[in-house]
Amino acid sequence: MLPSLSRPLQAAIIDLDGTLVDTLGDFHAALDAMLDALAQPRVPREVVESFIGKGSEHLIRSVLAHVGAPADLYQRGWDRYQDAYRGLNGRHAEVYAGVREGIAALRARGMRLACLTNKPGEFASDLLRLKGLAPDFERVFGGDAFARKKPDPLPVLKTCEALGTSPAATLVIGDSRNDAAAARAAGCPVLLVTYGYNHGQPVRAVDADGYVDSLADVPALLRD
Ligand SMILES: O=C(O)COP(=O)(O)O
Ligand SMILES: [Mg+2]
Repeated sequence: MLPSLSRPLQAAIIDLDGTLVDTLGDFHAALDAMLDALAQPRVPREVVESFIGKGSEHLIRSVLAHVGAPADLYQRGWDRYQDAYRGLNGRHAEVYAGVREGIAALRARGMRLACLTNKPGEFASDLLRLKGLAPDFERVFGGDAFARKKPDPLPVLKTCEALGTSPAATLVIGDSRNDAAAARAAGCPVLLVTYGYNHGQPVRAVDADGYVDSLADVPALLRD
């Protein structure tokens, strides 16, 4: 057990992209459709991966800047991207190994679960439903649910409020420095998975209370 996780935890706030579901294929396919529609060159998977985690606006702006597209293409790009994503959500995405076991074990401990993502809420709820994960989460909040997104602590604090748990008793589990920074600033303990997207940087270099290779490894780190 890690010292920072020694308190009894009542809830967990879990990130979606890169933590529960590997959605890189969905992002890449929707961006390909957008770039084709804008007559811009496509970008490689690793470039897309490095931009995931800060919401759709950031992703689209970063990709358009990467290919050197004029800034006034943004609105058309946004519309095309949203249409494409809505049509393919979940098709090129897979639940990571260990996720279903980890979630079942946390629920068996009586922990309440919320999903908090920077992805638009509509896409997040649809994806969880398509992958059979929706019934596990009491609340689902997307990047458009609150005035600010992670790494700001606001969405984490609001999610704690919705669950009715204090930040100190609410574990955040994510895959990137955005999750860790938001959790730290909110006063929540935080674990990071080692398999997700962290802007092309090693996740173990991010300040967190621990790192897990699988969500199935989380319960062993918590106090009985
Ligand atoms: O950037 C996104 O849209 C998804 O980010 P997430 O890791 O918060 O789910
Ligand atoms: Mg993530």
